[in-house]
Amino acid sequence: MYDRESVVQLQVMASHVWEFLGSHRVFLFVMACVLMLTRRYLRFLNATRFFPPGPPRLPFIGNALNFDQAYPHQTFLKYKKIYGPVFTIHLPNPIIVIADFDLLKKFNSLFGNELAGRPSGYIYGLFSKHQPDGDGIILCQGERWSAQRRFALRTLRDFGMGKSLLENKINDHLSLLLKRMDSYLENDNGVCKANIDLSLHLSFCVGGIINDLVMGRHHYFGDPEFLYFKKLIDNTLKGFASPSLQLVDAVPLTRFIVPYYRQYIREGFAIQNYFIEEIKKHMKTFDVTTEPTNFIDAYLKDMSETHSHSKHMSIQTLAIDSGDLWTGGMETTVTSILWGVLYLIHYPEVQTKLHDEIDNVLDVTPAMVSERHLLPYVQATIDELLRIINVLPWGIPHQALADVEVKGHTIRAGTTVMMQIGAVHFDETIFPEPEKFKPERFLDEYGNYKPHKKLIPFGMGKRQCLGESLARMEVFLLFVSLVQNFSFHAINDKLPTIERRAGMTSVPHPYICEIRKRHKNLIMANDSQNEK
Ligand code: HEM
Repeated sequence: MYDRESVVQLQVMASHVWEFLGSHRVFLFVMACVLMLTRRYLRFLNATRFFPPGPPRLPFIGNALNFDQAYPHQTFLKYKKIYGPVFTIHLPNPIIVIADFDLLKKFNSLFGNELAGRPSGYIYGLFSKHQPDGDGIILCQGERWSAQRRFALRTLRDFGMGKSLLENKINDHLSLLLKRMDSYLENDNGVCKANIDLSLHLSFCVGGIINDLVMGRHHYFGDPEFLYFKKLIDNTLKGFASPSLQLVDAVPLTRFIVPYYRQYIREGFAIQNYFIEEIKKHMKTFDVTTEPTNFIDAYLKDMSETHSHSKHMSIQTLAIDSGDLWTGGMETTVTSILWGVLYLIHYPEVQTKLHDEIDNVLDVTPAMVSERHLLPYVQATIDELLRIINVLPWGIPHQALADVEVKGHTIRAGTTVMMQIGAVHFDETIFPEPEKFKPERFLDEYGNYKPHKKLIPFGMGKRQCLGESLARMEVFLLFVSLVQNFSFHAINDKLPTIERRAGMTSVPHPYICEIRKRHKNLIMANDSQNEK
């Protein structure tokens, strides 16, 4: 038992401590933060002790300010010269960069599985409920990822990826695009022409193809639902790569002070809900006994039939898979064609050669994928385009799933690894004068198409682009058809800028160009298509 005096003394002491804490609250909070950050920083220094060398970095922001955001390949190549082909950068988390074709090839064959992970940071984890291996296809790893990837590849192949079935689908949407463009043209002194911003037209065409494949849906041109959804995806992609959200990814506490964070989660969840609502509609109407014609129905059918791998398949995962196919397939392809037209405006001699080849070989018949070998200059131009535009300048980061030895350094399991495609495409020992647009580099002395094994726009190894065959078909059919039907010019000889914009995807600045019709009638594979 305590006597009364000691109790009073204790109460007085407690009230002093309470008072002290009250008046020094801010000080204590700051001290706690400093201690926490110091501990984090020391742990971080310890973890990165054995990393390959790299440029000096600033606390919290790492090397973010060192990079040319619109032309990151130039910064990567500069570091490669100083630190060798494998180096470490901090954005602000540490990333080991592999910036050499031979090493990429070697590591992909030796450690394909070990380097096939994806970093699951705080920012993306929000949408996958922070599952340790992520969810969906793009930002997922391990068994869940292989189940999704295998299923998606099989389904797209069943729908005819790389075959004529899909070619017909692409041609349906392409015909709508050509007719729509044609409807804008007016006769001006015998020339049928108009000034057009192609970006929305191409988005509806490519978005139409992917919507068709993923949801079996069609949106008419200008449909506000499509525009709203596209805006959500564009914003989320832009936000994902922004320095402020990268900071939140590295130090999640900063989410309380980053103003854009709230908008990011709101829009990210709106995308997920969009797909979940769509899936619910499919659940009401799909029939297990019929052949599915879109990805969502195929997935639901598989879920209802095979319970064996059902632990990796769920409605939530299907919603993320659908979003991944949409984001993976939309912006990359639209951007490639937009750049293609822009380069033709800047290089009219290339445009003339394309017109000559297409007119000589195809005349007024539409292009077919199976006949692309007849068009060597077209193939060379598309390869050069995919090389120079470097559509994913930062790539999609990988994560080491086990310790791997790289040039005397150990990449520890859990480390982020970047397979730098731009450092290969702009390596002057592989592609001389890499900043110049020269389709001829993909032709031999007789004018035959000469593919280059070091051209890797779709990446390599286990994570190589899942939609490569679809993308190659789309780019070929759209590009040839646009060039066959139209010619593209600067308006009043004022060239639109060819400078790049910073971002996760290398997108051109918006531009309008003059489009002239080349033949009296449109040349298209499927002229029965009409906009609903
Ligand atoms: C010109 C068009 C395209 C280019 C240049 C391109 C390029 C790439 C690249 C570089 C990667 C990352 C590879 C890696 O992580 O190492 C990738 C991944 C991916 N792409 Fe594409 N892509 C294009 C079109 C498409 C299309 C049309 C689809 C839709 C089906 C698609 C779906 C995906 C998916 C789902 C992934 C993630 C694969 C995985 O993580 O396993 N892409 N793409």
